[in-house]
Amino acid sequence: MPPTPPVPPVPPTDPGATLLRVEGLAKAYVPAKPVFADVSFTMQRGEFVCIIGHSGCGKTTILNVLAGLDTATGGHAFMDGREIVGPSLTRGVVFQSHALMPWLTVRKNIAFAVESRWPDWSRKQVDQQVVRFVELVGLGAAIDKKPSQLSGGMKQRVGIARAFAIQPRMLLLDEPFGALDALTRGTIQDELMRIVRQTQQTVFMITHDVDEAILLADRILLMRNGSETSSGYLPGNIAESVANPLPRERTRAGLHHLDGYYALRNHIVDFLVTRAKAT
Ligand SMILES: Nc1ncnc2c1ncn2[C@@H]1O[C@H](COP(=O)(O)OP(=O)(O)OP(=O)(O)O)[C@@H](O)[C@H]1O
Repeated sequence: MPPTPPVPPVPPTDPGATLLRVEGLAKAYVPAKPVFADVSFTMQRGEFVCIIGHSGCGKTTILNVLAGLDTATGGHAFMDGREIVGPSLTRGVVFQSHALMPWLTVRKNIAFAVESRWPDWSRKQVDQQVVRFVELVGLGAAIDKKPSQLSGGMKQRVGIARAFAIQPRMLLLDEPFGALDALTRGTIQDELMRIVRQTQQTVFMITHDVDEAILLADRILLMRNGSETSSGYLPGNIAESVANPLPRERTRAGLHHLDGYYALRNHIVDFLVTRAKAT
């Protein structure tokens, strides 16, 4: 793959300041019992947070509320102190399926998003931005191809390039690598990590893959499903927020050699096996 050009950080950067505040979020599909309740957490600017939990606990619902694509039945989510009430180009979303427009080339798919974000930009400015991010994900040679001419991994890279190209204040990733084979997945994880570090991007990501969370996240939210208990029904919730103690400059290949890796991995797996879900 050709060397990738550096990318400027997401402006304005104030690492450490609170970017996202989620307070008492709840979701119920009446008459069913609430999926989750009292979900509260914050995210700092530049932080990479993964949420992990079994199917059905409500991860996608939370992400959709943060994206402004769904509404909660209780609680609030604020970004930069303003309540999230609908979609915004300050939040970029990547889903498991790439959601590209099949009749447009890679260049035009991404240009469409860039033009929406900066309507005053000249065609040249838009194209420069598109090229920069397409090259960043290693797809320079495929820029004028249509999605049908690309592999699944390449399409997912286009989705990632498009999300980064609008330089959102926050990136929301819903299992972006879920449909990829292990090899492609590993390569794109490494790429994502490199781009996130370069751009100081704030990321909220759903994954089912414990090693992926340990590789990418600064913090991992462990979410448990709603369940019947001896004292009645308990809606789903975030059971724990686990800080990743491993050095930030880590690689997939070296992960399992790092002190603390197995302890962290065992803690998360133990949560998923014994505490995340009523059996
Ligand atoms: N429109 C709907 N009507 C009723 N129930 C719904 C609706 N949408 C989602 N649900 C329920 O809400 C719960 C949470 O769904 P959600 O997709 O957020 O879970 P998830 O943790 O992301 O699951 P997965 O890991 O399988 O994607 C599920 O039990 C689902 O059946």
